[in-house]
Amino acid sequence: MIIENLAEFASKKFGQNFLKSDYYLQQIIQAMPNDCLRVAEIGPGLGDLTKELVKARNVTAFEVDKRLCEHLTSEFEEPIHNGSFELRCGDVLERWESGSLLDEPYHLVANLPYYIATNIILKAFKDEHCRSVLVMVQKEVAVKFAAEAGEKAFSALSVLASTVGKATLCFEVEREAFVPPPNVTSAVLLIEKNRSFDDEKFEAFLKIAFSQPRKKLSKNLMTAFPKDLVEKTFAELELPSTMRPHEAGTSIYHHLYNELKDNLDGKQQNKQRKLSKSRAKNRGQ
Ligand SMILES: C[S@@+](CC[C@H](N)C(=O)[O-])C[C@H]1O[C@@H](n2cnc3c(N)ncnc32)[C@H](O)[C@@H]1O
Repeated sequence: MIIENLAEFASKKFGQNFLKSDYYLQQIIQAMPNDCLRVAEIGPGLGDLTKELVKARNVTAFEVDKRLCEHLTSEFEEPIHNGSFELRCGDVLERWESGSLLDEPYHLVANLPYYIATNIILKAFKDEHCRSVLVMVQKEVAVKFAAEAGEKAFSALSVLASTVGKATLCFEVEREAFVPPPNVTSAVLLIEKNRSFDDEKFEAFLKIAFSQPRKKLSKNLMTAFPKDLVEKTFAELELPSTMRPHEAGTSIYHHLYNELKDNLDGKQQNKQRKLSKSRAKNRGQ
């Protein structure tokens, strides 16, 4: 396929910003975990990163854009023929609906489409076959995943990342390294997993805990859980009531969740009870 104008060819809908820098392609290859597991690449695009990956590993790539699938099928004819490269066309998120992305252990390596980058990383945390995630994302997203407790950027994503392993922001990549350039600075993020974790209730709990990041953690939790239970749990865990969400470490979030989770709807029940009481009062009962 001959592309006369890459910037015009790129589809915004599919988050296409092609990495056109040999230097950063090599930096990504060097940051990869040092073993011979298969690599799953999401969004191979024109195949620049894929070319480097197939030199070292067996690769399965997932691409949604039919134009690019055609291009990759002819570009990678030989590795497809000798079995070192497999291309699966379609939406990668749909592939994940039926379980693991691959039926063998793998490392995820990708220059991700930014509109679904966080979603993809969270899917990889849940996937038991995924051993690590090495991805190009918006710098802001990488910072959130890699932040440590106490840092201002420590967020629900940091808690989830440190629950499954260790997240490292490897390096930043300037906009000019891509065609077309994205609106934001990018960064390569590595998450080395030591376990998988799949608990949607915990994710919902973290959303509540970080709902107002600059407010007190206890106040955020009181929007969904009974006040007395939050106060009692803070006292038992010897946590200061003034603690802000970014100041509590990952293990504190797991402790708080274990104490509070069965009351996730307790606050709603309280509201319901108060409402019934005031209605009864109004009726003069
Ligand atoms: C940021 S580009 C990266 C392209 C190439 N890997 C590179 O580094 O130049 C993102 C790629 O993800 C693909 N993509 C977007 N949404 C996708 C989805 N839901 N499933 C699979 N691939 C997707 C795009 O078509 C595009 O090829």
